[in-house]
This record gives sequence, C-alpha cells and structure tokens, in this order.
Amino acid sequence: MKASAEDIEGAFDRAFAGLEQARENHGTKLAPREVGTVTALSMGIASVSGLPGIGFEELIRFPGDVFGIAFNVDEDEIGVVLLGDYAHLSAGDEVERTGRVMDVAVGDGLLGRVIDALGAPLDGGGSVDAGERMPIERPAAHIMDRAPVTVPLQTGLKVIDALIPIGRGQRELILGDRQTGKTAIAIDAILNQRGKDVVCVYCAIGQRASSVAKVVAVLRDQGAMSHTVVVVTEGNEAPGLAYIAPYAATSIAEHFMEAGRDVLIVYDDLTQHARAYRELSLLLRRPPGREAFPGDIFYVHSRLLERSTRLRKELGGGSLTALPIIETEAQNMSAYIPTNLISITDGQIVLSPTLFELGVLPAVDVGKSVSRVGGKAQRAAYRAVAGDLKLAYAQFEELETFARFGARLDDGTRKSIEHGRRIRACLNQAESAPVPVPAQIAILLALAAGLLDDVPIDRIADAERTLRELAAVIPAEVREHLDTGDTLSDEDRATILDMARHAIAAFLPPTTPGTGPEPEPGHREAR
Ligand SMILES: Nc1ncnc2c1ncn2[C@@H]1O[C@H](COP(=O)(O)OP(=O)(O)OP(=O)(O)O)[C@@H](O)[C@H]1O
Repeated sequence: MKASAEDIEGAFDRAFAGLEQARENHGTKLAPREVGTVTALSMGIASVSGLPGIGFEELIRFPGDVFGIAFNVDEDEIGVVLLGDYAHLSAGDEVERTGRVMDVAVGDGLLGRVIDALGAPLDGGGSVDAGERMPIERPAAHIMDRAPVTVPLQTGLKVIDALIPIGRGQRELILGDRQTGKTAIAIDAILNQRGKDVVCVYCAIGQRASSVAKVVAVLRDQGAMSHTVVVVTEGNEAPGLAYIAPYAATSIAEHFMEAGRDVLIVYDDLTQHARAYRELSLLLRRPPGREAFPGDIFYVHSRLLERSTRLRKELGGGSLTALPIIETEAQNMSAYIPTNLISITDGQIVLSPTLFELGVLPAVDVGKSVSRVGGKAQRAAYRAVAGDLKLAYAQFEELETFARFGARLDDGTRKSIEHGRRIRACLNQAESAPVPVPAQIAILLALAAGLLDDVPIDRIADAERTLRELAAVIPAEVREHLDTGDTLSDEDRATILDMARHAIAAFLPPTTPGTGPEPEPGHREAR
C-alpha cells in the first residue's frame, strides 16, 4: 500500500516530537554544526570548502584549536587566514564554523600584562583576568560623537612638546629610517604618562623577540608597566597574527577610552603590518598594486587610525591618541606606505639619520615635522615661545649649510647660527629621561630670551641641566600656572627669567672688569 502525504507528514511530526522529548529529557539544546573540509594549505593560509553559509571575517575552528578568519568568501571555496601554528594541519582536515567574529579580552585586568594578538599571556603571569570581550574590528566613533582636540598629551621630550605638540585624540606618525630612535620616542612618551592617569597600549608588530623584551624591560624598570598593556606578535609568527594585532590592541584601548579615560596607543610598526597584509593578499591571489601591496592597503590603515579620537563630554570625554610608527628606506617619504600614512594622520615626526649620526638626539628633523592639530592643544606657556624658537631653528638649519663651507659670515648671520646651535643643544635629550613641564618652560624661556647665547657651546649641556633642576625651586604660584596651562603673566615670566639668569651666570666665560657680559643687544627680551 502506498503511503499518503498525510501519513508521511504525520510520521515526520512524530519523529520531531520524539526528538523534542529527548532534548527535554536530557536538558540539552540541539544546535546545527556546520563543518567543512580543508582543501589546500599554504604559508598562513588555508582553502576550505563546504561552508556555504559562512560570513565575511567569521571565525573558523581548525583541529588543535587553531582559529582562522574567513577572508575570501567565494561561492565554493573560502580563503582563510590562519591565526596560529598551522604545522599540524593537512588537507582533508575537518573545520567548523563558530558563528562569531574575532574578539579579544578587554578590561583593567590587562594593565601590566604582556599578551599576544589573541589575548593569551606571554609574561608567565597566569591567565589574563579580563571582564569582557570585544570584537577586534569595530566602527570608528561617529563624527557627531567626537570633540575637538584641545588637551595636550605631554611626551616629556622638549623638542616635541615645544615644536611639534601632540593633543589627546590626535594621530601623529613617527617615521624614519631604521635605527634612528623611533621606538625610543614612543617609549619616552609612555614613560612620561606615569602618574598622569593616561593608559598606554604598546603594540609590537612583527618585531624581533629581543627588541620587544628590551622595551618591556625598560617599561618595567621605569615603573611604567602598571598603566600599560603590551600586545606582541613576533616576526616568525603567522602573518595573520601580525595583521590582527593592531586591531586587537585598538579594541583594548577603546575599552578604556569608552570608560572615559585618556589612552595612548603606539603601533610599532605599521610597515611590518603592511608587509604582513601584502603577504596574505598575495597568497590569497588578490591582485597586487603599487609596490605589490593590494589595493585596499589604504583602507586597512585608515579604518584602524580612524578609531583614534576624542569623545564628547556626554560620552565620557575619553580619548585615544595614536603614535603609529613607519620605517622609511633611504629617507624616502614618498614611498607608498609612508605617503598613505602621512595623509591619514594629523602630522608627522620625521627622524633623520644624519642628525642621529651627529649625535642630535632625539634626531627629529624639525623642518620636515609637523603637528596639524596639536598647536591648539598646546599649553599657553609653550605657545608664547614656540613660534620664535621654531623660526630661529629653521633659519639656523638653512644657514648652517653655508657655515660648513667656511664662508665669511656677517655678524647677524653668525649670531643666528650661534643661537640655533644652542637651541639644538638644549633640545637634546637622553633616552628614558622625560622632562616635566616646568623644567621645559624654564629652559625654553631662557633660550628664547637669548640667555644661553654667551654660554660656551661645550657647557650648554651643563647649563641646561642646571635650568632643569631650577624648576624644582620655582615658586608654587608660578608652578601652578604652568601646570594648569594658563598664560604666564609678565611677572611669572620675569621671575623665571631672573632665576635662570642667576643659575646660568656660573657658565658664562670670565670677563675683564667693565667689559661685560653685555645684556645681548641683538636679542629680544622675552615677552
Ligand atoms: N635620545 C636618545 N639618546 C641616546 N640614545 C638613543 C636615543 N634615542 C635612541 N637611542 C638609541 O638609538 C638606537 C636606536 O633606537 P630605536 O631602537 O628606538 O630606533 P628604531 O628606529 O626604533 O629602530 P628599529 O629600526 O630597529 O625599529 C638604540 O640603541 C637607542 O638606545
């Protein structure tokens, strides 16, 4: 006898009811499990078939708890970026959809920790105690949720705080050839946030383990780890990890920002990030463009850096300041990645190997460096002297070339060169030795007033140190004005200059009675 449609339907209903009963009896939930198969493997990439419902950037689980991100989603094959050691995988392995995108642990529990791009601890300090997880890719804050950059982020480096100031919420690129002190500048900026309620995230991308260990040791020795999270991917790891590291680090930083805190993030460096992405794209057979980078490399970096901002007061008023680092080759700032990043960021600090060799440290090329929004955030006391100093320094850099040829110089030119030399010497600064604001102001005021012009150049370093120490004895009410960022009154300025004049007197050359030292007629008194 043939079964009627009703009979078949009834049989299905009974079967489902049975299943439902079984589920209830066992207290379990039935969930579909979508599995596919690995069809091919190459360096850090797997091709997978049999997952028709997969979403873009969905996380896929491979055997041995290795995860991968669905990057190329085609009709019958998926290109997956592997996040971890893939040596044990082979074609034919079964993979499983997870139904979620890549996320990372965030929260206060991460402070003081060194973790990898997946959030696993690398410092041997036990599991990471984090309250929440956040996706690594998140939309940047809406334009109406952003506030203007008006609060300075002091780096403790005189040359930057005075001439290329950075504001909270700004993105300032650090670029230079290899071994020109790029990392040193970023680390000094982190060290200077001690006791200032600024959380720092240092993201090392594709670096040597020894370099990262050195940075972590400096942060630890100098007491800066308590406010810092370090996210690390090493050069020998899967390129997928290097690719996700800055996004994961940004989510960690954003969590603090959204809780109303000020955050500083350092990406060291995005050249390695771009190379990792190029490697992945070429393996995924995406068409190469300029310098073999894929066409969307600009978008990769712009969507990362757009997440740095300052939020409106109603949203907590937190900020995320980014210091991305880029390595140039033979000072070529017009290569693809440097030009992209220069156009994405709000300014750049350019480091010069020539200055580095001359012992001008930090080797900042002031002429090529710029901060497009930081000027508005700079403290008034700096602003009063920064313009004159920058002009005098730029003039000096131009004239210095002539002086090298041994040309005969007129008095005015010679004076400008001597003044410029003293500015350069005073802006010199050792590594890991940030200078507090009052000390910086004392030095800059003395410089702008020409007080140091008669000090022999070989004694400038000592005179600068004396001025730095002077900051400790500046009267409390003047210090208060310096700390709050108020405009310095004429009296405040006169007090500081008087103290500086006395302190510097010890470094002036001995003069025959009645002949000097003259009160530098060529120089303007500080306003
Ligand atoms: N202000 C400074 N005073 C003295 N030494 C410095 C200073 N800044 C950097 N250095 C030294 O210069 C060297 C290079 O510095 P750093 O590692 O920061 O450069 P980098 O450009 O980040 O290098 P890489 O290209 O390897 O990333 C280091 O040995 C560092 O100690």
